[in-house]
Amino acid sequence: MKWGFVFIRGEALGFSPQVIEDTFDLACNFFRSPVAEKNKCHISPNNMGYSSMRSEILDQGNQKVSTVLSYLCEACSLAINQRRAFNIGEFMDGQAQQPLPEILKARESDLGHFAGLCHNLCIQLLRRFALGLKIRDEEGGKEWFTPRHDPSRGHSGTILRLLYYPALAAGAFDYDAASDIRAGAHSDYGSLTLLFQRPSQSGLEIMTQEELWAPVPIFPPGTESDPFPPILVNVGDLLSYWTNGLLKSTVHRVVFPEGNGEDRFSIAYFCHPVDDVPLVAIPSDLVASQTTKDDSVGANGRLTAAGHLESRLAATYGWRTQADPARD
Ligand SMILES: O=C(O)CCC(=O)C(=O)O
Ligand SMILES: [Fe+2]
Repeated sequence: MKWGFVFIRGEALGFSPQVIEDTFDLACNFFRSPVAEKNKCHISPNNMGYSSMRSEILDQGNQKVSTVLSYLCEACSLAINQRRAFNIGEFMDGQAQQPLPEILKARESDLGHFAGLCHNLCIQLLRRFALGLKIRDEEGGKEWFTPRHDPSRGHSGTILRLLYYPALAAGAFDYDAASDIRAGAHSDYGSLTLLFQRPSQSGLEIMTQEELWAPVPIFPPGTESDPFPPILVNVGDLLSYWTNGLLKSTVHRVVFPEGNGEDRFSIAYFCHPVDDVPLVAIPSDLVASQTTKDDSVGANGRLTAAGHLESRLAATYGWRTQADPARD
């Protein structure tokens, strides 16, 4: 797999245009609510809650692709992450396991339903990856990933994230295309990420093997008349570790599209394994024959999914977890 990103049409998987539309409307209403309301549920070390503008730093040299990022950090050390987010952890029996602001609380079961659709899609995708990787049947075959992502087996770092990137207010500050970006360069931490985007709100870019930024289309060729943009599936770091780098977790970022004064809303579902799952290379000859510089984590199995996530979150939020009442 060259890019670590694939598109998938959501309609056959239970994602109707109405479900997508409703979830984006809800996110929009939430982000438009007063700062004080949003900050009532400010992000906490468990990675759940509201993360305001600039409370996360995505490119603090915390990425596993260190050669790429040490170069990127040069350019991005002053980068501002112009985004706000609300992170919702796993649902149990349709209920979120965290305080929710009123607007979201009123639609808790809809959000739970949406998260359930996302989880099912991830499991279906992981089964296909397992088949493609030819995981040995006696080790679980196509179901190898399934129990490792089964919420009934324990807590995981899985997050449904509502995202909002405000448009640049003309003349509000000195905009510099090199340093002012919406979300800094990073790779995702978990197994898989699903990303839902709005038809006209572009800005996502991936880093190519030539270390150049390439825009990701919202409607790739052949999907232009679909009722909503296909879901973007993104391989995360864990799937990359698990496969000794055979599957790539690609560095990506979100920029302000040129001449586009629009807000951007997106919804991401970060699928993580159950906390105590050890990170080992998966039992597949394809993986075994893969040599990579990333195998220091994949090979030894001493790190668990939770340990890996904690180290990544500490680098992202470590010194900025307090709500600033004046900051949105
Ligand atoms: O908003 C987007 O399009 C991307 C968000 C993202 O990459 C992330 O939250 O990890
Ligand atoms: Fe991401």
